[in-house]
Amino acid sequence: MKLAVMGAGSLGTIIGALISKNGYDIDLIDVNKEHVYALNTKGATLVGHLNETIPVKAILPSEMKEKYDIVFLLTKQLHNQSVLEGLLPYLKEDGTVVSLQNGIPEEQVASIVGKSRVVAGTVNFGATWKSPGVSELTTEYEAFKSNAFDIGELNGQITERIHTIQKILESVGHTEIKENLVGAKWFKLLVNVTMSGLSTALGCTFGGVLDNKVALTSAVHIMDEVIRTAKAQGITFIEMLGIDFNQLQVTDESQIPHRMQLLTYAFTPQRSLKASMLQDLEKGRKTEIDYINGVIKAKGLQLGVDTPFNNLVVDLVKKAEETQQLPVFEENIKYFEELLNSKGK
Ligand SMILES: NC(=O)C1=CN([C@@H]2O[C@H](COP(=O)(O)OP(=O)(O)OC[C@H]3O[C@@H](n4cnc5c(N)ncnc54)[C@H](OP(=O)(O)O)[C@@H]3O)[C@@H](O)[C@H]2O)C=CC1
Ligand SMILES: CC(C)(CO)C(=O)C(=O)O
Repeated sequence: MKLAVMGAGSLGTIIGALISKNGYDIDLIDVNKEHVYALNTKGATLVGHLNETIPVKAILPSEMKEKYDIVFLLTKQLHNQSVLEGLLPYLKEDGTVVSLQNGIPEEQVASIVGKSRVVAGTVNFGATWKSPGVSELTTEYEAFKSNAFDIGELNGQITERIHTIQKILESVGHTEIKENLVGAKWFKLLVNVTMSGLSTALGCTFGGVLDNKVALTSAVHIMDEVIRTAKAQGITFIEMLGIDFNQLQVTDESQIPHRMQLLTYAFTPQRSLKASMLQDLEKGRKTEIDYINGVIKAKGLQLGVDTPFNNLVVDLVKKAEETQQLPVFEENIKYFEELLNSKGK
C-alpha cells in the first residue's frame, strides 16, 4: 500500500514520520525544498512533547511518480484547488484522500477528486513547524496519544477502508471512527471558531482568552453563534469531555457565567496552544480565516443567524493579514468590549 502526506508542515511532519516509523511506505510531499532536503538527509525531528528523530522519505510535488492508495491532505485549505488538481494523476482509481484540514473542506475536495474517493477527519492536537526537518508537538503527550483523530466516511457508513485508515492513523495516536462525521467536523469547527479565531484576533494563546473576562465572555457569544448556525442546518455536534455542546445555546444572559466555566474547564489543558492561524500571521501569511470563522459569517448570512462577534473576529484577522501587523491584545480587546457594551451584555 502506497501512502502519502500531502503538505508535510507542522502536522504533516509529525503524522508522516510516526506512520513511517510504524513500517508503512509513506512519502512526505511538500513544496519547501529546504524542508524536504532536511527530512531526507537528517530525518524528521519531532520536538516539544515528543523527542525523537525518524528517518523518512520526502519529495517535492514535482517528484511524484507512483500512484497513491491513500493520501492524507494536510496543506492549508487556501491551496486546495491547485494541490488537488496536481495530485489527481497520482491518485489511484480506487485511491482515497483523507481530508484532515480544519473547517469543512469536504465538498470542495470531493468536487475535484470525486465523492467516492474522499473520507474525512479531525486532528485533535496542535503542532508548530520550527525549522527545516523539525516540527513541535504542542499538545501534551497523553492528550495527544489518547485523542489524536476522529475520522469517518462522508455518509457515516462503517466501511473496510475506514478501518484500514484507522489502523494507519493509530501509528500516531488513538483514532475514533465516527458515524456522525459531520457532527465531528462541526465540533472541531466550533473549537476553531471560538478559541483559534478569537485568540488569533487577540494575538494570544488559548490561555490568554481564558484569563480575560471580556475575551471569555466574547468566546461564549462566538460559541453561541456557531451553535445557532449549526442548529439552523440541522447539524448535531458530537459530545466532548461529556459535554453536550448542542445544549449550550445562550437563551438567557444568566447562563453566561456557566458557559464561561465550561470553556475554562474544557480548554485549560490547552492553555499553551497557539492557533495555527496566529502562526500564519507571524509568518506574514494569509490565514484560513475564510474557511473557519468565515464559514459561520457566510452561513449565518444565508440562514438569517446574527453573528456579530464572529464577524468582528473575521474583520480583525483580515486587517492583520492586510497590514502585516500582528494583532495586539490590549488594542483589539477594546473592540470586543464595545460590542459587549453595545449589546448591553
Ligand atoms: N498546526 C496545527 O496545530 C493544526 C492544524 N490543523 C489543520 O491542518 C492543516 C495543515 O495545517 P499545518 O500543518 O499547521 O499547516 P502548515 O502550513 O504548517 O503545513 C502545510 C505544508 O504544506 C506545504 N505546502 C504548501 N503548498 C503545497 C503544495 N502545493 N504541495 C505540497 N505542499 C504544500 C507548506 O509549505 P510552505 O509553508 O512552504 O507553504 C507547508 O509545509 C490546516 O488545515 C490546519 O487548519 C488542524 C489541527 C491542528
Ligand atoms: C485547536 C488547534 C490548535 C489544535 O487542534 C487547531 O486546530 C488550530 O489552531 O489550527
